[in-house]
Amino acid sequence: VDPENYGKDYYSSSVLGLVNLLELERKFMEEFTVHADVMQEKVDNLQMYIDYLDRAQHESHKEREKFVSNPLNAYGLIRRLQQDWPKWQNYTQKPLGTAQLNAMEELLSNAPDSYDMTESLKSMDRIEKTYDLPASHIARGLLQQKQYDTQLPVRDCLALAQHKYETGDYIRASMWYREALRHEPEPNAELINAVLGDPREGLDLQFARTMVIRGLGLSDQSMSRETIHASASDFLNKSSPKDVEEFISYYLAQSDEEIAKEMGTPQTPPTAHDIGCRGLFPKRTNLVCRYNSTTTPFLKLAPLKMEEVNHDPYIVMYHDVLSEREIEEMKQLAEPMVNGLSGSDMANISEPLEIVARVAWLVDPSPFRERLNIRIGDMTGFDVSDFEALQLANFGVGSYFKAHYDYLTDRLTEGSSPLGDRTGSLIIYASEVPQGGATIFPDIQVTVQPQKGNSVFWYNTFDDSTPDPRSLHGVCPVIAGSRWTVTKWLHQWPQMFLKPCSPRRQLVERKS
Ligand SMILES: O=C(O)CCC(=O)C(=O)O
Ligand SMILES: [Fe+2]
Repeated sequence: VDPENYGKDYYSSSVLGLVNLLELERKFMEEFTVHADVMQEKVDNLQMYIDYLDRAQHESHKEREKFVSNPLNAYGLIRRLQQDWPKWQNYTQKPLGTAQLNAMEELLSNAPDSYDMTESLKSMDRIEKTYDLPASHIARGLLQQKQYDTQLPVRDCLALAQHKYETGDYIRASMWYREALRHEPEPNAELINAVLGDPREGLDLQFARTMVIRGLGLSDQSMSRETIHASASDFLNKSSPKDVEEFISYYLAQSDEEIAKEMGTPQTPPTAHDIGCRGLFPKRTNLVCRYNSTTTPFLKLAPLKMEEVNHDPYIVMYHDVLSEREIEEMKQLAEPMVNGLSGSDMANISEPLEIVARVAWLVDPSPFRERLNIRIGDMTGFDVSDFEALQLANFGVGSYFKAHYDYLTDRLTEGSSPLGDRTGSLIIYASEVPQGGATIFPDIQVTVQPQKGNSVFWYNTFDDSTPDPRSLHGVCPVIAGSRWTVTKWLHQWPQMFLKPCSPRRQLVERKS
């Protein structure tokens, strides 16, 4: 993202934004419908007048001569053309539905811009690749094991195909061109195409081209993009239309697996991140659940349900720490939300930051915030009285958070973080995320799936307060759901006496 865009409102980064966009489309369609009604009324009026006049056809010259020989007809003809028709002509020309036209223009000035469009394409791409979903499944509404009753229309498939083609992902581009080709023409295609263009125009050739490029690129990885494209053009130009047609039907009929077997697959195996997001990390067996009644005296009365997630580094999950009512209360306090940037606190700030969510800081004191801070103290044993603000985040579908560290040590200078490093991090999940959206620790093979009202807490530093790189973590792309979280960073200095620095523990447990 161009840093100058960091302050702009985007729809794609949060479900909240998408809800606003749905409202925008609803309003637009309302104006569009009124406009269509107004035009319809006019057409009806014109038709009514035509029917009322009921002009005879006068097929032959002779009939016409006879007609105007009647003085009443002659008079009427002249009068109509001099007095009435100019008025009808005027009526026909009168601008119509301008109020709606203006309203539509105004609404469209708030439509998603090309950045939002690209982000949305990238989000789809992220879901597709991270979870290894075939285009044919996505196009039919099958995401992982879940069948939605939504399908992607031909133009949606086509835009995905073009995006992948432009970004050089010819394998996935060919899958999406194929999906577009498999669609039946839209009902009333001719009318719609007159406005939107024909999605099938040149589509089969583009599919053939992509397949050729895919074949060439996979078989000879040393060829440059330009050479591959030139060879593909050459190949297609030399082939007869009939051969190209056969080439297309051959690959249209084959399955993804058959094509992959014939052409080979790319050399990019899934990353640890992808594997974790797919839920394929080895299952843990040596972990327990218990009630925590010791972190603070309060917990003696109201113990917290605690579930170990990992021993070293220590990661723990607390159950039922935020109620439904509190979640609603919290959302009320969350206005206005601003763009949440990826890795805004990372040591490595050389890459441009991505907009990944909408966030709000609860900076004003409220009974809710006080209650939650006390609970956070109970869960973590940390003193949070020096830093009471809470951060709320809402992720959009396809949104993610690149793997990063929460500790600041590399950049920590006097003043940049007066409370010291972020020793621990606590995420409270304020929504279910039906698919995707796990918090993931790729290096230690831990995946935590959000559960509404639960929280996860971990340390970012060793006991001696130096950074623990095993705390690397991120958020898997949300496939479906509105992912709400509360984030609390637990800083070092206020804990000076609660969690004194101690020598670092040995790291032997980890490998076992
Ligand atoms: O939302 C999450 O699960 C993690 C967010 C996170 O890592 C962060 O905000 O630093
Ligand atoms: Fe983080």
